[in-house]
Amino acid sequence: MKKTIVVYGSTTGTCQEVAEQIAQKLGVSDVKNISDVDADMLADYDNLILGTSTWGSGELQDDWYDGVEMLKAADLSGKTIALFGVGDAEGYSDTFCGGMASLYEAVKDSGARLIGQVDASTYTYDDSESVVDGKFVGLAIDSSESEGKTENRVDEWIDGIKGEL
Ligand SMILES: Cc1cc2nc3c(=O)[nH]c(=O)nc-3n(C[C@H](O)[C@H](O)[C@H](O)COP(=O)(O)O)c2cc1C
Repeated sequence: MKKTIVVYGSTTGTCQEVAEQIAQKLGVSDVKNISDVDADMLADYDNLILGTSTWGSGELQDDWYDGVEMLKAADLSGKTIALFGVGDAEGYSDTFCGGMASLYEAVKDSGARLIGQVDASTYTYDDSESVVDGKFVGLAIDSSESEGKTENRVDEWIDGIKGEL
């Protein structure tokens, strides 16, 4: 596997836990809060695994606002990017995991290769900006589901992307 970093934004720790789970399962030791990341740091990595929880009404986690501007200005061409998002499909069914859509918008025309889209039909929710052509733009984690379901979703997602990293 090429050089990989997992970057997250998390207010109460859920997205951080998912980030750490992903990193541990991939055997990646570089896991950073977006507040501690700058463009020079990202330039050192071939693979970026970027995750946010969702706040407000389908919006990014707070620490990501500056991070998204940094991503837009960075040279990401040639990199491989996988996204993940955390939300609550029961409590916020109309804007489920919407924060991940803002990450997607920031990187989709960057020249990076985007991997790790997930079939949206396996989730129960009403609407999400993070779905494009029937697929979540990355791994969507529903914090209203049981821990076991989350772990299975993470495992399946990792099985799908690890050969690409
Ligand atoms: C005020 C508030 C607004 C939220 N808005 C959304 C939302 O629009 N969509 C969604 O999927 N989840 C929403 N959530 C759920 C959070 O994304 C969820 O609790 C998540 O686990 C928080 O992760 P974090 O602790 O890593 O920040 C909201 C939660 C709160 C408290």
